[in-house]
Amino acid sequence: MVHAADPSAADWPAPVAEGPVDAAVRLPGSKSLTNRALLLAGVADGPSVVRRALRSRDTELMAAALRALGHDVDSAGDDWVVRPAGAGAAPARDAVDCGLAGTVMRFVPPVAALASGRVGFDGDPHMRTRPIGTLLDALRDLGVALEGGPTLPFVVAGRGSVPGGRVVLDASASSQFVSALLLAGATYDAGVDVVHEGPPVPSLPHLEMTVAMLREHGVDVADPATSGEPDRWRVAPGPVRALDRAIEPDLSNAAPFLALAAATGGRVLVRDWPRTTTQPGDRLREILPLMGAGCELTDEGLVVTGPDELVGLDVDLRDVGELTPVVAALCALASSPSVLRGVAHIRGHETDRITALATELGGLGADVTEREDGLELRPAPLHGGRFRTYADHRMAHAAVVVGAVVPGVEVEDVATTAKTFPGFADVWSGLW
Ligand SMILES: O=C(O)C1=C[C@@H](OP(=O)(O)O)[C@@H](O)[C@H](O)C1
Ligand SMILES: C=C(OP(=O)(O)O)C(=O)O
Repeated sequence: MVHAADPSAADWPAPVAEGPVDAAVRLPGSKSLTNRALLLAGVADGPSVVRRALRSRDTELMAAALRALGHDVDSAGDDWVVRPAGAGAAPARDAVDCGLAGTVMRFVPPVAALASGRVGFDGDPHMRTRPIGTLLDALRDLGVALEGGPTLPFVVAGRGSVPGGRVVLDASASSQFVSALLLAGATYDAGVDVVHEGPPVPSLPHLEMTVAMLREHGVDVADPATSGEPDRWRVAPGPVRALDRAIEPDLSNAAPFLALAAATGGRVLVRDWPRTTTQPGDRLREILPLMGAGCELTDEGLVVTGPDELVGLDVDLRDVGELTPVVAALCALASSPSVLRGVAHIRGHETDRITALATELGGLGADVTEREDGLELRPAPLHGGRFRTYADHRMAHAAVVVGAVVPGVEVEDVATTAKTFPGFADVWSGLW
């Protein structure tokens, strides 16, 4: 069973660090890598293995979605095995629960169109507000029959195959619109030729992740880096080779742990940090030093050491929007002003993260102003209080970072972190 977090659970007092924290942590696998790996395994030409898969609400929802499409997913151990049903298989059930997982709501419908039968999609109440209409229009343009929209719920009427071809869309609200089309593209009759027109696409590392993983499956992809054509991605039709792959630790979920070192002037090691990766969390190695922290990639992992004085920063986070909550928490603790810009799209994340951060950090005394595309923060004395999380795992991460140095922060529904990291609160409170 896949459960939403329990909204009636008691608030959680964030553990306070009396001094610099010295800790080491090994993190669960990446949500973004796991859900791409599972989806690609579902359209592959044979059984695939996903080693060290993340087991969390979002990935269990992806596994359940694949089962709903008729694929066999054995997720009993750490290494998950996916046996695809083959093109044109009839869906085993007619409903996919997207929960609050953008990767499920965006990545699964293009693949559901390959089934022979109707597949319904719905999710948590807030999921009915997250953007998807642009992707549904693009799928219609590619020859997919759809009912409903422009938000959840909707139905994909699978016909066993999809014509595919060229499509123009505005993906400024979410990179996942493009990733979704590319991940399914090789299975469409004519492949896909996806052109973005509009304000910049956010989260570009996630698109690089999509392209890299497709190539690992033997798929022929032309992207802006190889073709020199900005905002255009082409996927040739052809087989998606089955693969045995291992999942890297989730570097975005490393953010609160590394921020703990920065906030307390301590030292935190995140083990097994990959030397090369497409994960946006790797950019923490650039962002944290801008705030005065030391960052060293060692054979053991990434070591962050906190500065004597945490300073503010002026930074464009468009590529790494999911890091905004934790970066904002650090900015609220900094001794000089900060501007976080380029993240208008995170208003469409698990919650409107710009308003949520302004409200909740402000509630703890932070001097914070909302911008249309981000936040401005100025130094101010913080105090304890209740920090609402709005079913957003990364709001909980922001809360515990502030709570580590400001006594009396009560985190609402810390269990919401199970979206990408079950047991987060236990790991966090065991650090010091
Ligand atoms: O493709 C992915 O795995 C993701 C892409 C990003 O979405 P947006 O482009 O909507 O920000 C990111 O924020 C999300 O957490 C995961
Ligand atoms: C935006 C996020 O998730 P999703 O995959 O649901 O879009 C996130 O994890 O920060």
